[in-house]
Amino acid sequence: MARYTRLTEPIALITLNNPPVNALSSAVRSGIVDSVSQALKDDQVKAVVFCGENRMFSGGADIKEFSGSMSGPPLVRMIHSIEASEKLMVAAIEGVALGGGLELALGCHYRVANTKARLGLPEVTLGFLPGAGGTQRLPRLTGITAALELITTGRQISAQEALQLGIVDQVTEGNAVQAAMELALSVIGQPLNPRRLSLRPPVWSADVDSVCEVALARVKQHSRGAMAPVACVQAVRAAAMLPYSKGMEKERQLMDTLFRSSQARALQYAFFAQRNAGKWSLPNGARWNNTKARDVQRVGVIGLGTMGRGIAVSLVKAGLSVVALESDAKQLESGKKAVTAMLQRDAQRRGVGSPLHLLTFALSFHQLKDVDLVIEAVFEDMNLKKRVFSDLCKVLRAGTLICTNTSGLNVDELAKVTDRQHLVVGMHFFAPAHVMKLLEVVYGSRSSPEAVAVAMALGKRIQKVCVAVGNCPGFVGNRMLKLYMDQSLYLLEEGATPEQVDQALEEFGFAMGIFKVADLSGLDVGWRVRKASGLIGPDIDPVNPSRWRLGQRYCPLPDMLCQQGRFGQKTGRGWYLYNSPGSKEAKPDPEILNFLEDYRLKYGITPQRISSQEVIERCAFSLANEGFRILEDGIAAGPEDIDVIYLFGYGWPRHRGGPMFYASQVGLSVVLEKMEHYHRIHPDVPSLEPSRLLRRLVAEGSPPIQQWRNHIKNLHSQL
Ligand SMILES: CC/C=C/CC(=O)SCCNC(=O)CCNC(=O)[C@H](O)C(C)(C)COP(=O)(O)OP(=O)(O)OC[C@H]1O[C@@H](n2cnc3c(N)ncnc32)[C@H](O)[C@@H]1OP(=O)(O)O
Repeated sequence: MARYTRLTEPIALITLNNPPVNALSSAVRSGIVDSVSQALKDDQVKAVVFCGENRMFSGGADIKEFSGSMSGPPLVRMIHSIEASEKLMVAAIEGVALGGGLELALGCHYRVANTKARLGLPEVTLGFLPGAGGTQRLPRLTGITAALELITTGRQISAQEALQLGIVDQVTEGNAVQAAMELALSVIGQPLNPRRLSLRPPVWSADVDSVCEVALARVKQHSRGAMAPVACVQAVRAAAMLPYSKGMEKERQLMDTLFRSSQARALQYAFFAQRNAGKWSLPNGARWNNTKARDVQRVGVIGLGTMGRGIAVSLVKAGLSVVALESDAKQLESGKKAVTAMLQRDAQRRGVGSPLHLLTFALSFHQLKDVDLVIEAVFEDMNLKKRVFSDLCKVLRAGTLICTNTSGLNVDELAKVTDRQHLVVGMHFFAPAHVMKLLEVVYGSRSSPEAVAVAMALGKRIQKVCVAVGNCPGFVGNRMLKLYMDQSLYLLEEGATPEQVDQALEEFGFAMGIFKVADLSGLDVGWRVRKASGLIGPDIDPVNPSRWRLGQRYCPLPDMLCQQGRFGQKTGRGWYLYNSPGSKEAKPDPEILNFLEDYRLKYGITPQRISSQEVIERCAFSLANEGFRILEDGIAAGPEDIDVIYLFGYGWPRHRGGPMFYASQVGLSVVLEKMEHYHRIHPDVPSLEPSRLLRRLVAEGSPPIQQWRNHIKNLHSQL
């Protein structure tokens, strides 16, 4: 797990060997300790170079070990003894040096990095801090401001930036091990004390307090309710005020609190859930590792509205050749301008050449005849999409995949109008498509495993977090969102205000409450969908609209707002008031409060006092309850997929893991009890009825979330 090699020069090489990322597992740490002791015993060895197998230094501590009882040599002590060693220690960094990997390198006396290496302390993203001396050594190298930024964000930096910040001593375009050996030979015999970061005094400066205050305000605003970033600031502050040993005590105290916290568990769960999402499986047994994805080079994008533009930009940025199609010259011209500007801005920002040569604009379907895959991104209208699909089949080659960017339309119904149902897949992008990370890849009942594999691989190539989901109205994300939105609206009817609901959600950790999000997206979007689905029609009284539709409770408030022209930010008025159309700052609107009061009077609703707890329970537990139904229906393969969708597509706070993880943390029996309670009070809301799977899991003793897939499998096999 760590290989010791005695080189011909007076140098020993210690190679961390734990693929794929050379994580510092207990076995690797034992191997390092043994190898260092071997080097120290060998009088001929004057210097030790650390490197990683397969040109990958280390991805840090082994995150899998955190859920069990940690064994093996502690990282802190191991790094301390490396730094304290009387022999020269040099880190040769290739690939990545992250977390404990970088902390190990900071314990070495010198650091050399390859130009392509990336370095960082991402512990904060796992719910804790760089607890192997990272919060005390890094500031002593870079100063407080840079250390605060790196440690509180977990940002990975290039070797060049690390050189500028003083984190590495040398950057090489060649082999870092070779360069580290050369550096070692040139400095052997020089005093080591000045190279031992723990011996440096605190990095105090007169503005420490104000720098830390600014950092604290920033992290509180960015990661609402997350404990780790706040603790990171406190630990770095200690490096400015206290000698190293006292700073380390502070680091350990903070780490002890964070390490076993529910937030750390949630964030570590999210880390693995994100990686597992790529390991898709279909109900027919096809999986990521038994299905081959064929290569895609040339992609057609149909429709250059907001979604089509973002999709085209994502594809081109990933180096794919794109033919972008519009139906008339004017729309083509405005789409072309927008896409070109977005790509040019991005290239300028990243300091790379413009990729515009990869882009062709077209008005005729015939120009799509050579593409390997088409993504249709026209308006969300089934008939329009059907027309596009049948026109496409007249020009495309036989094997070309057709993907539809839809947020909830029936993929099977669309596939039926084609001559290739097995090659039709849904691709639900989130707006803005070039920014948002999530992609729901929707398989229909006829989609072939190969088509799913191609769509998943393409999504990964354009750097999306892809989740394969089954075909049902709204798929996973929007199917759940509907119930979350319904609950928020019912809360308004019952006595809450939009700002009260939003405040409770934001205190829970959402970046934005649901009513602010609705104003941002535009209230008219849902209004159009409700009209198309027959929920609003000529038989509905616009002045006294019924609160009962399709056999259940219905809240007409959003429709009534739309009738007043309140579409959200774009019109300057929605659930909130804005200074002007398009402005972003939401202010409570007294008109809305009066409107809600009149509404309650008109319908004889006695307003209740709604607590933040009720807001969270009704919104979050409704999401989870529908998530259980989705698992029952086989629309998502496991709870992790649902959580990834909510983390990356719907702003669910990462330190709460996702709605399914949250339910597991609160306790399934508590969720069940609460759902039963709310369903009893609101029998006209069938979705509040606890799902079968939730009941079953509680009856089976509320197993941990990692075991739910087995229980779901048993449930399916009994159906
Ligand atoms: C005492 C406590 C001290 C803690 C200090 C720490 O060091 S905490 C850990 C800090 N390190 C990190 O947070 C790094 C996490 N890893 C990554 O950011 C990325 O994996 C990577 C190293 C940049 C590599 O990215 P890439 O996209 O190439 O691959 P994957 O992300 O898909 O990972 C490949 C597989 O490796 C597993 N893995 C990655 N890092 C770790 C790790 N630190 N511990 C355990 N396992 C790790 C990952 O889960 C993938 O596994 P698969 O089974 O192939 O899905």
